[in-house]
Amino acid sequence: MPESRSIPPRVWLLAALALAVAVVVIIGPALFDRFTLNVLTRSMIYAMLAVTVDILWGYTGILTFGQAAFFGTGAYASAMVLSHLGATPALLALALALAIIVPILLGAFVGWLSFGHGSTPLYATVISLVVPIVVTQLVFSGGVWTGSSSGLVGYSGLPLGLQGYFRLTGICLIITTVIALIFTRSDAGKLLVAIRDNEARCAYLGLDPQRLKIALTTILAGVAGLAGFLYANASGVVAPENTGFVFGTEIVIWTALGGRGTIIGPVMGAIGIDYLSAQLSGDLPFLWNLVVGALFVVMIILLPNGLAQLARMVLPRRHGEQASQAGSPALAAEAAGNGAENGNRVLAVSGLGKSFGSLQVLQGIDLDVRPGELVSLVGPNGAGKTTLMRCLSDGTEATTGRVSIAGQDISGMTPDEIVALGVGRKFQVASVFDSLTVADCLRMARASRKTPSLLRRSATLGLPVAAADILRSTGLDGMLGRPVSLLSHGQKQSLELAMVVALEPKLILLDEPTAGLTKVERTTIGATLQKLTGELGFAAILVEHDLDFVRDISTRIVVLHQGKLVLDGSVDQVVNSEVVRTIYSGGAHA
Ligand SMILES: Nc1ncnc2c1ncn2[C@@H]1O[C@H](COP(=O)(O)OP(=O)(O)OP(=O)(O)O)[C@@H](O)[C@H]1O
Repeated sequence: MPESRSIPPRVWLLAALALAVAVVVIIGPALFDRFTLNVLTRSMIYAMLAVTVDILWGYTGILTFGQAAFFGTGAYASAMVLSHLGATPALLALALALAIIVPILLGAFVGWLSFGHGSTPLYATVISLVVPIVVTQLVFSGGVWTGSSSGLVGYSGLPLGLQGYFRLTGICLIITTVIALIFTRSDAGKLLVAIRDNEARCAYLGLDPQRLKIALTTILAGVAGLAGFLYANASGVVAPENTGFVFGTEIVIWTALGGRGTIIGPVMGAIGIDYLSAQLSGDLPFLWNLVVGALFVVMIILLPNGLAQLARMVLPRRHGEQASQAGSPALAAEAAGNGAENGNRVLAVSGLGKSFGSLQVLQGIDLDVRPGELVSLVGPNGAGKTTLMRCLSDGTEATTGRVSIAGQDISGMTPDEIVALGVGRKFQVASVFDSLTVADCLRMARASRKTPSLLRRSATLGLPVAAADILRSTGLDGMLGRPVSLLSHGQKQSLELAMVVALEPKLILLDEPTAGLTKVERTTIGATLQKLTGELGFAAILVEHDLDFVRDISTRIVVLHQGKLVLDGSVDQVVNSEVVRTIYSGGAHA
């Protein structure tokens, strides 16, 4: 049931700030001279761009210099319509539509180029540097259409006048900022932070980070295009510099100095620095660059997290337990399927092989797992256990052979597609989201089943009973609002297990889930695994070095040695086997 919550002081302060800005936007034209109005109009347009960079870089971890290209494309699309066709109401509407649509199309292409082929973050950043260069070159070679190096000037735009542009820009900035604040604080907004923290974990929760990043790049290109439309109209001139990577770098600097990952910080950074630069360039024409440069250095030394750090010192903040309690959602049980249908094989592996170049790491692996079985995979270091787990959870890993999950061949499938078939994987080192709370991590695990809200934070956390049980037995149910960075190693391991179970998998892959845990924590995890398999019908494969632990909880044990499956039998058969004794005493076995 949703609980009633009082509105935190920070929200009141932000609302008061938004109101104050709205008042300034309305009465500003009566207060400021022409120069100030002109500069502030431009600064507010730049602030809209800084918001887009903050969402991409500050929240999602995509360092981009490419927003200038989308801004310039929007500005040029508008200016070309207004210059060459005219400024009737219909053509103004066309200019606005093209200013948004052309950058969106370009953004979708750039997003696909940057993220569509399993690219690295560095690759995406390099593309974001190249795109503004390409767009600038296109502008230079556009002849009379783009005005080449002179740009376009002297066209008519929206009939608003200086004051009207100031107000329109102010309203657009407030709307952009409020939407960005609502989105980044919503359940869906936490997905961005999850991608920034741990993209691999997102994929293994059944999410598609590549597609999300392409969508984000596309939408934010449209916002940058809208800012370009405002700029082309308000300034009455567009030039190649508006599309270049130098401008793209400036937006990144404003975002960094304002405080990335805060939205308000980059808005303040862009307005403050652009306005200050305009003032200084008038009063100190030869010195202003030096003064601004020195200011940057001082700020970076004193306030490495930007201007927003100052605000954090002033605004009341909740700490530790207080934050834990205030941000805690109520736990709600959701009906979920348990494991798989009895009797059917959840996993069927035949002739599986994996090699890295000439190194054959796995060969001829045959293995079946049925619902309710807890199969332990043991073997000395380097035997190939983790490699086998990778081949079961990523269809692009195996070199030869066939792996089927619930009857479906997984070859060529990506981890998120395999999660949808019913596989949950727990990694050797706890793979969670350090910047999120416990509840947010668990919400990410449910995000592939239940689309998170774009507008609000849920007051409840719906989880399958099995996942909620893990939280209760490990005490995590009392820490739902706690940041994951404050959890102990054992608590992170338990949280990751709860996240995997929240996926409602048929098969759970666990790579040394008890590594580094205390005896009590190991006992708790062992009991949890036995309950999940024995009572609830999940199938599980457990990689484990502790043979006593394995003996206590397994239904079957499989032994890997030098990439081959040398034994597959009951606990007694394996524990009393001569082969196992030989392997663990260091004896060779081919
Ligand atoms: N990306 C890789 N490139 C080359 N060789 C690799 C790669 N990954 C693993 N190997 C090699 O494959 C072999 C099996 O490694 P794997 O990590 O699967 O063993 P393991 O049984 O899980 O060992 P441990 O118990 O120490 O975790 C090792 O010889 C390892 O060096």
